[in-house]
Amino acid sequence: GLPDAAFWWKERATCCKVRARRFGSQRQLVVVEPSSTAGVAVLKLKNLPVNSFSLEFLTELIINLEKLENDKTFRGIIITSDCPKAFSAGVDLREICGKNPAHYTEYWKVLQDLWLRLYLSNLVLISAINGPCAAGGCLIPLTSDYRILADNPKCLIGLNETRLGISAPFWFKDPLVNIIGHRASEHALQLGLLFPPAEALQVGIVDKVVPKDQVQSTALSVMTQWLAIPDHARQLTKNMIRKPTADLLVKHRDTDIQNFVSFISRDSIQKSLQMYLAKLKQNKD
Ligand SMILES: CCCCC/C=C\C/C=C\C=C\CC(=O)SCCNC(=O)CCNC(=O)[C@H](O)C(C)(C)COP(=O)(O)OP(=O)(O)OC[C@H]1O[C@@H](n2cnc3c(N)ncnc32)[C@H](O)[C@@H]1OP(=O)(O)O
Repeated sequence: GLPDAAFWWKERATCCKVRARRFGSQRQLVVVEPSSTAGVAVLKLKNLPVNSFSLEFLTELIINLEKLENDKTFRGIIITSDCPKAFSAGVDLREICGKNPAHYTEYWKVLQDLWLRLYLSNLVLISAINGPCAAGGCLIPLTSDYRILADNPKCLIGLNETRLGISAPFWFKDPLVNIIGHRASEHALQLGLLFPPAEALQVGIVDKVVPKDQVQSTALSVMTQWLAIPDHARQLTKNMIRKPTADLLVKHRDTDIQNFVSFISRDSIQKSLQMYLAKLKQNKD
């Protein structure tokens, strides 16, 4: 069982609902549709233009995941993007630039919530990565059970934080190490590598590369294989494998938030994030 995580989820779910009421936006940033396969939902990320993680988007995402987790008709979720430009550009840099410590604290807590919700999900999660996926954007694939990437040179994937002058938190690093191994992670993380599809497959950060128009159908057929296993046996096994990694965050959440807030509040870090954002705005296609 997961008593610690279950406690956090209950408490944080209430916070999410309060926050959702605060945003009161009419835009639907997350679309959930039943798939053609019974018991499988398709969750589409739709925070245009690049699915960057704004606080509002994270909140909506967590609420939708929680609903699916609690709905006994669903056994698996395929997560994909409904934004033509990206699967996800990761943390919305406007949330961690030029704000105050209280905002950074709230933001980081919610990002942790998303990670815990995904990493400890009882459902089968498959990422159908149909666009570029950078840094925090990899949080979704790295916490999924299976990753399928579109075979397109624009579909780069990786934890490129160091290129922004920041470091990936340990709870991004740990799943990467679990997936691709220690040496490959050491290399990828320090250099902030963004892998094109063939290299992503070779290093193991994704499990399959297929033409873009086959990402969705492949995800469904992989899901069918996973759903052939009895849920209770798969869930127990998933939990056994993931709990030690998850516990590190559950036990050290507050310290992690404090470290993040003091790190991100530094003038030098703020300057390099602002420069990166300005460069993004210049490098228009
Ligand atoms: C000691 C303790 C340490 C603890 C940890 C400490 C620190 C960790 C702190 C933070 C961790 C953060 C992790 C992150 O996720 S940082 C974000 C990294 N993301 C990226 O590098 C991706 C950036 N984006 C891109 O590369 C491209 O946008 C992309 C390839 C996704 C799409 O390219 P395209 O050319 O099609 O589109 P663009 O014109 O570039 O983008 C459209 C529009 O969107 C804006 N934008 C893009 N990404 C972001 C973003 N992450 N945040 C905010 N805004 C973004 C872009 O500027 C354009 O805006 P506009 O000009 O149209 O207004």
